[in-house]
Amino acid sequence: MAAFARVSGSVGLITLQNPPVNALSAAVRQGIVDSVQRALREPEVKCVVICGQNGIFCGGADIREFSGPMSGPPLIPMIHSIEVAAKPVVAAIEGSALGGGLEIALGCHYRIAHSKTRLGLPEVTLGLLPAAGGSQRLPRLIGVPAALDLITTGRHVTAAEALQLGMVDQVTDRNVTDVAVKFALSVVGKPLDARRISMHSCPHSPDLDELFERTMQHVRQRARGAIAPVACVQAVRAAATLPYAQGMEKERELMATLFTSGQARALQYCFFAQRAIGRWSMPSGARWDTSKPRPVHKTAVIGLGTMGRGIAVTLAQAGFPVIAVENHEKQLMAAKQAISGMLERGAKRRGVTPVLNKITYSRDIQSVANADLVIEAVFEDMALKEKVFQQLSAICKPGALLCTNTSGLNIDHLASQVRNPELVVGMHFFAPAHVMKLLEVVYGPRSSSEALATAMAVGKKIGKVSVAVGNCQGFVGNRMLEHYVEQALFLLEEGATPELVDQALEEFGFAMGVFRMSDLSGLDIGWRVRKGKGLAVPDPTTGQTARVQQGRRYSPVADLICEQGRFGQKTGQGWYQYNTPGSRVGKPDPWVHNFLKDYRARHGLVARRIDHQEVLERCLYSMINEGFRILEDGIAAGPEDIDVIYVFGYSWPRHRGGPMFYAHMVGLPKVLERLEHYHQAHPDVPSLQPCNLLRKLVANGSPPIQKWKEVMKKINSRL
Ligand SMILES: CC(C)(COP(=O)(O)OP(=O)(O)OC[C@H]1O[C@@H](n2cnc3c(N)ncnc32)[C@H](O)[C@@H]1OP(=O)(O)O)[C@@H](O)C(=O)NCCC(=O)NCCSC(=O)C[C@@H](O)CCCCCCCCCCCCC(=O)O
Repeated sequence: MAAFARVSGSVGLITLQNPPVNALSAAVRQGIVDSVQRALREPEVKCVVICGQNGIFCGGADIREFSGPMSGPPLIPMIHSIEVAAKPVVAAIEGSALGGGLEIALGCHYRIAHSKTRLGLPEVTLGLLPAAGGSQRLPRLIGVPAALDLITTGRHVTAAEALQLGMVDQVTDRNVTDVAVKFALSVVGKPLDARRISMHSCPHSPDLDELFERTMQHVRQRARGAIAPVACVQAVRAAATLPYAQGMEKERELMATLFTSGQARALQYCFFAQRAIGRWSMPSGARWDTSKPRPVHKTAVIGLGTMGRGIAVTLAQAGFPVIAVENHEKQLMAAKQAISGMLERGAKRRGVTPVLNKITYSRDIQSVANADLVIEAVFEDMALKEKVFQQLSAICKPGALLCTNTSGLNIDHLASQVRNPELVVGMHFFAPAHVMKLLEVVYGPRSSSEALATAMAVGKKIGKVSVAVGNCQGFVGNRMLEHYVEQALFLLEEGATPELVDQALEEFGFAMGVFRMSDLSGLDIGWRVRKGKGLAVPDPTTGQTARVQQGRRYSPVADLICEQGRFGQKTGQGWYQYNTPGSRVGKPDPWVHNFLKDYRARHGLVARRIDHQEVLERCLYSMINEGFRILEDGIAAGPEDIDVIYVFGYSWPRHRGGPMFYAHMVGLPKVLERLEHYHQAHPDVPSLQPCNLLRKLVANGSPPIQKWKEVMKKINSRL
């Protein structure tokens, strides 16, 4: 899977061939080893060019091989044999040169890149480090500060930046292999030692100790418990302080720890899960590869509150013309100003021209008549949304896709308001909509596969990680979140403090614990939803909100906090206290502690000691249990869909793979046993009762997560 040919008389051309990204599988590595040997053996060959077929140099090591026993020639000696070759070797790079792909290029004596190429060492994002010499060669080539940045973040650089950093020798707009062949011929006979990166020492950087200390501190803060970024700093430090051979030994040692870690498995699972969600299917059997999206040229957004503004910005930035509708003049003017500001700031950050002219503003809903896709983003109120959908049904051109941005309202009910219910889907954006990557695309029982395909295609075009999910209250993300929050509130009743719960969750890896997060998003939002469900309503006889509602335990603690006007950061008080309204730094609040004490006393609750393990098990396992129910109900097609939603929408730590992957790592029997234990202790909490699918998976021998779908199918076909 690497072809050898002699071109231009004396150039040995080695082409990597492993579609789609020329990953370095055992067969490709064997092909390279054989081709390099042949090129060095044949006297007619005076120089060598390495390139990739189909417009891509190489996407790196074959990640799928990491989950099994490794076979075939190892990368390190293979790259070494290229570097020590007595004939000049030139890498002709186009498309991408990532991970092991870039490491091969670093072993070559020269690198020529096409101007559209992207280069990088993204191993850290897979829980690894560049362990085929990349952590040792890159700092020697471009210096420690730049190498630390690239290796610890895994970010890709453009060819222009690579040239500026000294990663490549030349950038071209022409056919890169032709340019490399000519170049290789021009360097035949020139001395090669200076081109062998492993023979260099790192360029001098002042204050190296301080740089490593600062970077390590920064990386630890950002990593939220991930180990690979820390190992990457240690590997680069070895490059800066040790001779190459010892640095390589350190690289190997660090990789040995990372390679078999649960974090690497989780991150590699996330890599494939993110791609798997694009291959959606519906219960009807309709699929991504058999459903054609409709063309979308013109879009519209109705309602320019916070969400509508973010959605309009996202659409415009992706190149869609947008008609932005808001019926109040003052709101419209405010929205126009805010949107222009967002577009200008975004353009400045990306170094492009702001696309202000992509958006036209109107107070008249009739102006959306020609749009191919309309996203309604009015206030989360069913009556209001119904009215908008009835209007849209009368105004929009035939075939226009009607989408609602809702975090949980019934899509099917909205579909029943229009002439063509098959054209209605939900598009659940996450705030801020122009920043957050996740999009839940919600199909109802009447949504057509064409409508879903169109919404998914638009989601992709606007750069969102789009997950197709079925219609139910809260869809996937919020349906699971409800159980997580519920447990956190119960824990407060039983003796925990907000900071104890948050600390356990933050040590687990969440960016913010549940209470800190609620303070940020505003406690009044959930309060309004609970009131809408008839929950947060005091009993007229006692004046108190009952602790058992609709036959199950209910905690009114959050409602009582809201009744005090404590809505979180925006009011300066919530679960924490803030110096001023709007401030982001919350401190533990003695008022909350006293309030909880009084509350417990009033309800005859005796506070007990609660440890981090209980916080994690109750908050996470109840949520995971709901995830299994979601799979059972066919709302999500597979565990990957749930995990991607949690990683991209709810700050679930990526190095833990997502809630369902976490359950798989913990072990399904253990999750089942702990849920049974907690349900026994809290029989009035249905979310702690293990669901059937979990029980059945355990009864089927707890298969690995990749096999859950098979078991789910088997179970369903037996029903
Ligand atoms: C390349 C991309 C940018 C292309 O993006 P695009 O959008 O065009 O396409 P997709 O992303 O949709 O991908 C298409 C398709 O291809 C699959 N795929 C992509 N990359 C890979 C890959 N590297 N391997 C396998 N498969 C890949 C992808 O899954 C899609 O297929 P699907 O069916 O899922 O739809 C983009 O794809 C991309 O960014 N790719 C990943 C790039 C990357 O992260 N590369 C780094 C890989 S890791 C690496 O290279 C490690 C090296 O440093 C080598 C280290 C040496 C390891 C040696 C092992 C030592 C073991 C140590 C044990 C010690 C024990 C002891 O000593 O005791």
